[in-house]
Amino acid sequence: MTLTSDDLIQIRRNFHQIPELALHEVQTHAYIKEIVSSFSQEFLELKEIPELPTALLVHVKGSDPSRTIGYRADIDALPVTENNDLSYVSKNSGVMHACGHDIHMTVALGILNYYSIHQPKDNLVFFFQPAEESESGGRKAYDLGAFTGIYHIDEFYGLHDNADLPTGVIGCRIGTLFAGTTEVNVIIHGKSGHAAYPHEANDAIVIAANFISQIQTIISRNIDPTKCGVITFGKLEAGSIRNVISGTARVEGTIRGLTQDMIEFIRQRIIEVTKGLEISFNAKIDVEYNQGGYFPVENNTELTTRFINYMKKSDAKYKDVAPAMTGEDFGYLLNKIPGTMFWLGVDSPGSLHSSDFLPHEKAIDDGIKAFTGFLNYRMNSEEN
Ligand SMILES: CC(=O)N[C@@H](CCC[C@H](N)C(=O)O)C(=O)O
Repeated sequence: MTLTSDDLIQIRRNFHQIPELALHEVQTHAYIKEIVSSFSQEFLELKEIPELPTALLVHVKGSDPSRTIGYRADIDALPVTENNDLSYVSKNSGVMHACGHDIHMTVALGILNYYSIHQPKDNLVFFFQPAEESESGGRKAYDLGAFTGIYHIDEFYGLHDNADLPTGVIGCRIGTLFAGTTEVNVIIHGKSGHAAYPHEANDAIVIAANFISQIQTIISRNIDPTKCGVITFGKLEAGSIRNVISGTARVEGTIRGLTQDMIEFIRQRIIEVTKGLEISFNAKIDVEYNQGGYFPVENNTELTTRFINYMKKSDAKYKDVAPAMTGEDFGYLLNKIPGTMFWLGVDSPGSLHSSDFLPHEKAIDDGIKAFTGFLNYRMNSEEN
């Protein structure tokens, strides 16, 4: 059966209603399987990864393969409360597809649907990946041998939707597309006490406030302004009531750089600034880092040149873009397997990760058309 544009929009809306957090994508995984199972199975083979139970691999057998081409779509959502007035608003309270992974899955299913009917020349592997926002689902799958065993992937592709690009525009660049990231958790140990006797306590909230503002000087004063670095603390937890001085505070954030060296430099400076704060506030501050698989997303020169040249001469709408400070654990996969990541414009009024992120659904058809066009060219052109 061929999925129509209306079918695809309905599928995307169904995904949108059942967003699930990293490694808990149980309903989403079941729905992907249900849809794939409704396709002609002649060329398809489904494979689960028992240690990563919400992942799904779908192999499409090529007619005369000279390579295996991977395509990855991430499937997890974010702990964001949706603020859109939609008939298909998220049904899972406090969880939302605020990064557009519902679009990513639908585009992947559209491409897969096409190749379930039109047998590709090369083998294709579709990877429906859990845990992109955290928990490194891509790295987990790679480390479990998902792409180096029976489905040995030679080149890997994936897209991310882009709120700022016009609907359907493909954006790409050779080299670094996205930053590398490191999650940072900071635990501040002060001393609790009565609000009236600050001199007898050690206020962890005051220390946290100083920590946050001093750490930001790493970006403004320590790094070359022509290079890129970001530190964002998106979560701060401390205190229980207005008249008790909090003895502890916890701050969670993310460090970003376009090179691994920049990330290492920021990590080191955070440790140094923290040591100074420990002395000046007479407090203990623990700093924990977790990079997971969120390496800078490096697009392979040869494959990406071919991808961009195709997009420029096809009837796709194409734009060269600057690197972005978003992160992606596709960076881990591209560190192991050559490939290309690209943007798909969805022209949303709200930014990625916001409660009013609202992609234009027309981008689904545009993304499917652009990428199947590229794959047909990649597999069948004499030039390749
Ligand atoms: C495209 C996108 O928004 N990706 C996420 C990746 C998260 C990386 C990691 N959990 C971190 O926060 O450092 C992003 O926030 O850029």
